[in-house]
Amino acid sequence: MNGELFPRGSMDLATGAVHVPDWLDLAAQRELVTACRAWARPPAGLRTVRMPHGGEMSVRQVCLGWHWFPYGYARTVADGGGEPVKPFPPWLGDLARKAVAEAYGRASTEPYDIALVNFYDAGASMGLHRDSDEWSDAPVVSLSLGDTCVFRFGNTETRTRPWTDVELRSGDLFVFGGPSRLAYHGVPRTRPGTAPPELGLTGRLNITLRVSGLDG
Ligand SMILES: O=C(O)CCC(=O)C(=O)O
Ligand SMILES: [Fe+2]
Repeated sequence: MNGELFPRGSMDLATGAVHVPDWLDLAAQRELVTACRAWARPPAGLRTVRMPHGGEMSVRQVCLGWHWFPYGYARTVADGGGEPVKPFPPWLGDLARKAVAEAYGRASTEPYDIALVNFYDAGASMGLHRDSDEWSDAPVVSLSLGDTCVFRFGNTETRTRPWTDVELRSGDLFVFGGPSRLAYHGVPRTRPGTAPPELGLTGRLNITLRVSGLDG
């Protein structure tokens, strides 16, 4: 229990929004970090996302399966060098279905085909947004590695309160689907230096697994 005053149990933040602390053990976290390092390499590797009205996201990103850019998906790095996006490995789909099954207590057969890997250095954050570029209402599966962050989970109507802030730590799972699928959410800050030392990661990685609802 890591000397916690209050144990971190699985918790529903809203209908369909479930936080499962410590879902990945250290070995699984290490495997994912190793995979992320390989995915981050060019071609179609880690990049800075430029927003349509100028400005850049502070989080750097690499995509698997489908390339996300503001605001849509393509099979190539359409807003960059045009290289083909890296493939989405089938084992990540299995991991996503296992996550949904455990978070919701039901079987999952959803065809996961997108991974967005976000890298947060010490100063990085992500503003409140909705994951609304997919054509499927399958739940989004989010895995956290490295530094702890403050994850803000809001409502489906507005970018403003009510919201709930929750700490996502290395190994935590967060799933949002059903009535929460289009809720606003973001990462106001990370807590630099809180990553488990055994992971060998400086900063925070977040992997979101999604179903595109797009053909082939
Ligand atoms: O880093 C996180 O925990 C959230 C990432 C996110 O919301 C996204 O990639 O759309
Ligand atoms: Fe998101």
